[in-house]
Amino acid sequence: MSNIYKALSIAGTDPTGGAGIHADLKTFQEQRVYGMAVITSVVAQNTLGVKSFEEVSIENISEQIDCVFEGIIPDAVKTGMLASQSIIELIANKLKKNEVKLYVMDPVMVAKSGHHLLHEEAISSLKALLIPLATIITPNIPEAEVIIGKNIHTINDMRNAAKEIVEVYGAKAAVIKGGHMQGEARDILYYNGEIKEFSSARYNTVNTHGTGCTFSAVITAELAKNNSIEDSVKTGKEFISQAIQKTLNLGKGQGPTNHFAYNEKNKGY
Ligand SMILES: Nc1ncnc2c1ncn2[C@@H]1O[C@H](COP(=O)(O)OP(=O)(O)OP(=O)(O)O)[C@@H](O)[C@H]1O
Ligand SMILES: Cc1ncc(CO)c(N)n1
Repeated sequence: MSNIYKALSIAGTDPTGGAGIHADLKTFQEQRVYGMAVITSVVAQNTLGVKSFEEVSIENISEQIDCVFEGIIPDAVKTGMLASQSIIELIANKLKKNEVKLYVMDPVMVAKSGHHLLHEEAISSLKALLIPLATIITPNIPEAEVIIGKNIHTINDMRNAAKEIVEVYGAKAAVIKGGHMQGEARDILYYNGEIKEFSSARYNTVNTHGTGCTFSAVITAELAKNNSIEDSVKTGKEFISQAIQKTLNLGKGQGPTNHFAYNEKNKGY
């Protein structure tokens, strides 16, 4: 048996399996990484939208994290939906205390259906406490706009935003996802003083629920396996493009992506 690499996702749930923790665990498994999960918030949602959510208590989240680090040390950690300022403060402390070296931050703020998954007053702690710890942050365009406090209209705006999030806010790398733009789906990575672009065709589908969760979970799995930041983003982009293109057509609204597609194409199963 080859080496076992381990990844931890700290995020909210999606009972229909398209986003959040559920999408992350499926993605880790597809990328042959042992998946672990700490739940911050239990969300009632499906392809039609978010109905409600309940935050898990700080004490319980704290113990969940301690249980993971007491037993099985993850090679990489990602965070998704964190819901509140006190959860963010807790996670920042735990990442530091456990000396997490590879941390992927998906700054989840609003679901595609428009429901807020992060309280407004938590944004300043997300910026001050978590971004400086991130190996890579993966905002979509609205999230990047909130972080830098400026509108993003063009590819050049995306490049400047990625650079600013690294140079001013302190992430090691930033990839701004172009899912919310028109035309080609272009993602912009800024790392080590350089801009790199990752593009695919834009697929005409409503089934894009959880694209951001899945993309950042691939990056986490690839980093856990000791791949470079650039190679991890490249694999993330290939995985998510296949997952969107080969749609499963599930649900009555914005359906989930196809987590099988990347391996079906590349490994024939
Ligand atoms: N219609 C599409 N066709 C091709 N690629 C897409 C499409 N929509 C999104 N992508 C790609 O999917 C990835 C996720 O981007 P997106 O901006 O949709 O994330 P997100 O808004 O955080 O997703 P979510 O909030 O649903 O998890 C990016 O690589 C983006 O370029
Ligand atoms: C739990 C969760 N995290 C993230 C998203 C963003 O798509 C979502 N819909 N649900």
